[in-house]
Amino acid sequence: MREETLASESSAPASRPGRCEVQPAQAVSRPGEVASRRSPVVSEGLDNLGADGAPARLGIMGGTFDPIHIGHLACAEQVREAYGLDAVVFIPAGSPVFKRDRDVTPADDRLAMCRLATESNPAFDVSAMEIKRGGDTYTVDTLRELRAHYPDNVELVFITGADAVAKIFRWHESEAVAGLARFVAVTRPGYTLNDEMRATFEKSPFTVDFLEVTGLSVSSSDLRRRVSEGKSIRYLTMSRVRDYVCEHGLYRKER
Ligand SMILES: Nc1ncnc2c1ncn2[C@@H]1O[C@H](COP(=O)(O)OP(=O)(O)OP(=O)(O)O)[C@@H](O)[C@H]1O
Ligand SMILES: O=C(O)c1ccc[n+]([C@@H]2O[C@H](COP(=O)([O-])O)[C@@H](O)[C@H]2O)c1
Repeated sequence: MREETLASESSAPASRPGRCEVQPAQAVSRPGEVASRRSPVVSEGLDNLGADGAPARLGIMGGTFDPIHIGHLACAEQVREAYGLDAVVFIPAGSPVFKRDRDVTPADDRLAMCRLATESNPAFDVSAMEIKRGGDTYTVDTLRELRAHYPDNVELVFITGADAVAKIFRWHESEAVAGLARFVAVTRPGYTLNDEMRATFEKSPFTVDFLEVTGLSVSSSDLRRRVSEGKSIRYLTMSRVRDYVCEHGLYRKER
């Protein structure tokens, strides 16, 4: 289910000797293969979803993933289970529009960490489509691309946390977004999903279900802060992501 490696990944920082064990992004293609192979739209593993005409459900986990952590992974898995999703695709935003007020780690690193974090789950995959598109990342463009690619028997289910869903009316072309997917908003410690919000969504063009998931009070900001303070992030993300952060010297300075 792995996608081809972005050309720019080859410029990722070289591994350094030391106590970190490097887990580089995997290069799937061999020299000469790339030119003859069509670039996937979503990912190699998921491009043919629904091609047999059978109903299928694709979960879409969008995020900045700077870095990906257990909160993202557990909520994607619990939505997959609750909604009988055939797969969940993690789509790291190339240039997240609501995070313009801070430096975001290069997309290739965030993509590589998503791949490392998801590789042990056969129902999880990662797409570089938002990174490849370039420019500001808008979900409306991603959902239009997905809708144009997949046949009608593939249902799109966009997964958001309680914090992200609260801002959905401010998303670019939000009315169009509403018509392109069903949304599942998951609970997140410190954020509210209540009846008032439910009523607001019911009066809107959005279809939003609420799902209670295991409360994990973990955030990418907290992981970044912990690394910058020299503290451990063990168990807050997959060990291969922790190794990548260490080996590539990410988050050492607080931003
Ligand atoms: N602990 C969590 N529980 C449930 N949902 C989460 C959790 N962490 C993130 N999410 C959801 O995952 C999606 C992507 O989140 P994002 O990559 O911005 O992570 P973050 O931890 O919120 O990052 P940051 O702390 O940098 O703002 C969003 O929809 C967000 O609401
Ligand atoms: O399309 C938009 O205008 C838009 C604005 C803010 C966030 N989003 C999407 O919402 C998802 C969660 O975003 P974030 O900033 O919490 O990582 C991610 O897929 C973003 O691309 C989308």
